[in-house]
Amino acid sequence: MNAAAAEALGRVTEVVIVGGGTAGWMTAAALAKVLTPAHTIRLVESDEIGTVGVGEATIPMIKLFNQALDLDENDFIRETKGSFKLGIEFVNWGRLGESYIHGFGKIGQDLGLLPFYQYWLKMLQAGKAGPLDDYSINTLACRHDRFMPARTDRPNSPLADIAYAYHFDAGLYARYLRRYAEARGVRRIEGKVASVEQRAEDGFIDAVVLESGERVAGQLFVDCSGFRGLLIEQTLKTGYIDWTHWLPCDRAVAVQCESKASLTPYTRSTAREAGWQWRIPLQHRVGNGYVFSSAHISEDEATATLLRNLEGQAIVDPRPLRFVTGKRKKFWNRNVVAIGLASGFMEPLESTSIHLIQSAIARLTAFFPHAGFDQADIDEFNAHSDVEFDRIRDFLILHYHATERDDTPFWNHVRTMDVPESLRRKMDLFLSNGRIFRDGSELFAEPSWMQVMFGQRMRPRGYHPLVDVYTEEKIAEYMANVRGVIGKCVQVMPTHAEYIARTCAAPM
Ligand SMILES: Cc1cc2nc3c(=O)[nH]c(=O)nc-3n(C[C@H](O)[C@H](O)[C@H](O)COP(=O)(O)OP(=O)(O)OC[C@H]3O[C@@H](n4cnc5c(N)ncnc54)[C@H](O)[C@@H]3O)c2cc1C
Repeated sequence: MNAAAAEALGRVTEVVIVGGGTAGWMTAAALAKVLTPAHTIRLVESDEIGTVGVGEATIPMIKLFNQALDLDENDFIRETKGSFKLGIEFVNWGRLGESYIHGFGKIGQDLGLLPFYQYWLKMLQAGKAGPLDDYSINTLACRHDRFMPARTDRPNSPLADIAYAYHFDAGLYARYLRRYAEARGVRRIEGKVASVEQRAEDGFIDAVVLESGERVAGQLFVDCSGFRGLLIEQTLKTGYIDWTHWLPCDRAVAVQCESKASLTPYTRSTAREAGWQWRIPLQHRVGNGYVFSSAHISEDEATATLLRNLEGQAIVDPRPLRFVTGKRKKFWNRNVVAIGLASGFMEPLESTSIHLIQSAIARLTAFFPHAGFDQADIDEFNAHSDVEFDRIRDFLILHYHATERDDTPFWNHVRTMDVPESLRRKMDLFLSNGRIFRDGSELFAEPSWMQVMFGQRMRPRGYHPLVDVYTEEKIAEYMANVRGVIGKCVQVMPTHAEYIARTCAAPM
């Protein structure tokens, strides 16, 4: 079918993406893959404005995105000078001097109808359990700097359970996707959007007009213009829900430095006086940043703290960033779908932003409109996006609120603040008998909540009563077996650096 025939059927054939950061190029690449030659996809971006330039740690779902594009993993890691990520280490969060790992994937091996961690809780309360780390292949591998992808040919081994994501250079990632998208027909238009034309009758967007005078018309507009939300906010005045009262960090300062420590297969998040510092190890450098609350520390102090805590020489000047944590009142408004920072922002504590881009793209594909734009489709899209944002928000708040830290005004504030009712319920449930229930399609599953709740020093009073179906001796034997097998598996894994050198080392 040609474009004219599709148009006659009331199809959307002209898509305009505004913005060429991670969100813009991920959207362009994915739409180029799923749409037909009858569709035209154009992407407008301005080199002069540039991109946010951060966003280098991901969660395992990114693999699905890359697979959907048929990207070769080794090529992708080489081209983005990336590394692998098995989880996140949280240092000084529950208490100064302590650390825990939120590893992706499973904890132990479930027994009967109950999750493994329920048996572990019982044994812990009896003083007979080993550290939680020893029962997760991801976490134990992090502790030993080891990495390999899952061995799907060994379905009964913990090696089959290895779950991982990536660290990559954000600029190289966008360039990589740009090459992919342009090779599949996406047209890039360089220039700054100076004005936006709307239909008089309903405010739908007809075209964006560049400073050069070029007019880029379309039927569906994807706003990937970053924090400014050029279409969704500046044009359509959609409105924003501010969550700063629950997540008070509103600034960051980011800097890259030389790699001097080991190439860890995990991101590190170190809690500081008024926020936290990230460390993202890539093959050629380390990404660092201090995410902080401007009500509790000045930008100069935060920058000084960051620079004092780098493992190597800084290779660029520190870059300040400002943000307001929250989400748009509507992610899809009229014929504009906001994706990426234009849709909302939650700090990168659990590396969720790129995932939110990916899931918004999947949702846009699922709800891809007819030219008439059915409101029911738009409402459903917005309802799913809302729930996704809200559940991630709760998980992030948990990290701050469930702490024993009382050493600075910032930590006293977050420890004692009110939290959303949905989170309070989850915390109360865990504190009673260690039960965790995943809310519908929420992103983080039970093992994630378990590791963070326990790592932040929450201790359940009891455990699931059906654990007692097994004798303590039987549970001890079972757990020792799981721990032993995981320990042996980690010993046969190569180090992260060895694995990269062998399969996907980037030319330096
Ligand atoms: C401090 C910090 C750390 C982060 N860390 C992580 C992380 O570890 N993991 C993660 O998943 N996410 C992280 N994120 C989020 C991640 O950076 C973003 O989700 C991602 O980079 C997508 O950004 P974007 O493409 O929406 O916006 P941007 O990168 O800001 O791109 C906006 C684009 O719009 C264009 N544009 C804007 N205005 C105009 C105009 N008038 N005309 C033409 N073009 C225009 C710009 O040129 C640019 O191309 C982090 C964010 C911050 C702030």
